[in-house]
Amino acid sequence: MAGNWKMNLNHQEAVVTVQKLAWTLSDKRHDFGKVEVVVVPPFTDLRSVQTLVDGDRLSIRYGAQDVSVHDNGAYTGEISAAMLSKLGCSYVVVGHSERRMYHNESDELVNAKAHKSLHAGMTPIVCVGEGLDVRKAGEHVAFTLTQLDGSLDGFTAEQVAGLVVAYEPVWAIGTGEVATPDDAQEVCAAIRERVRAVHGDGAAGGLRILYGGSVKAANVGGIMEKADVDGCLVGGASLQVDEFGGICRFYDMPVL
Ligand SMILES: O=C(CO)COP(=O)(O)O
Repeated sequence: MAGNWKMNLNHQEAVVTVQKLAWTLSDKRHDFGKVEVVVVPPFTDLRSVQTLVDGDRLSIRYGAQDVSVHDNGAYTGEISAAMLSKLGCSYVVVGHSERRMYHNESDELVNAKAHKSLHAGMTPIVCVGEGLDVRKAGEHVAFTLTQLDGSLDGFTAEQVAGLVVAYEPVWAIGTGEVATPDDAQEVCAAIRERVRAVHGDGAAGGLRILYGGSVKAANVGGIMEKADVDGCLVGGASLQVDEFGGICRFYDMPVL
């Protein structure tokens, strides 16, 4: 379960939020061995989160929201994979729809970022998903698989087995409009089948597929019931510790 904070919470708020989250998940009922909990704060929070997680030995992992395709040099404003890995990041979100939309990120660029992340020892969370027009035209599976193919280009089967793909239909992000569990399953299953066709059973079985888009504690139970949904990438609800704590305990939530 990964919480993408987007451009919210400064480093002081980050520390309070992660402390509260750790406390919320600290009772015996929660098994970090079964549910991996990840926060994805803004870059400016990462050092503080690292210090807290290391100092208190929290079982919470963290990642970054983006990474540069360049290793170093005259790229003002960019952050390299090596810098993120030095900060203890386990994950890097690449190709989020907000970056594809507002920064014109192509599958080729997303693919390069995914390779940089993996090369630096972090797991990319590769985001794919269609907009409303594509969904209305019934092209959502084909569209998403094209993004997937481009974004995963050049990875070996062994590498793909260790990756995370997040299916986030753009029309369901921040809108309160949740894809139904069946909508999520349809595309997540198609993603796994495409990986199986290209890389075989090992890669398809190892790949973790997240659903993202207006996930809340109240609807997570039904989404997580689906065979090809392994977890969620949560935006707005991850800023509220009670909500995100509930999402991380999806096994206790009603299946709607
Ligand atoms: O974009 C998302 C996570 O990356 C989803 O955002 P919301 O959960 O706010 O819809």
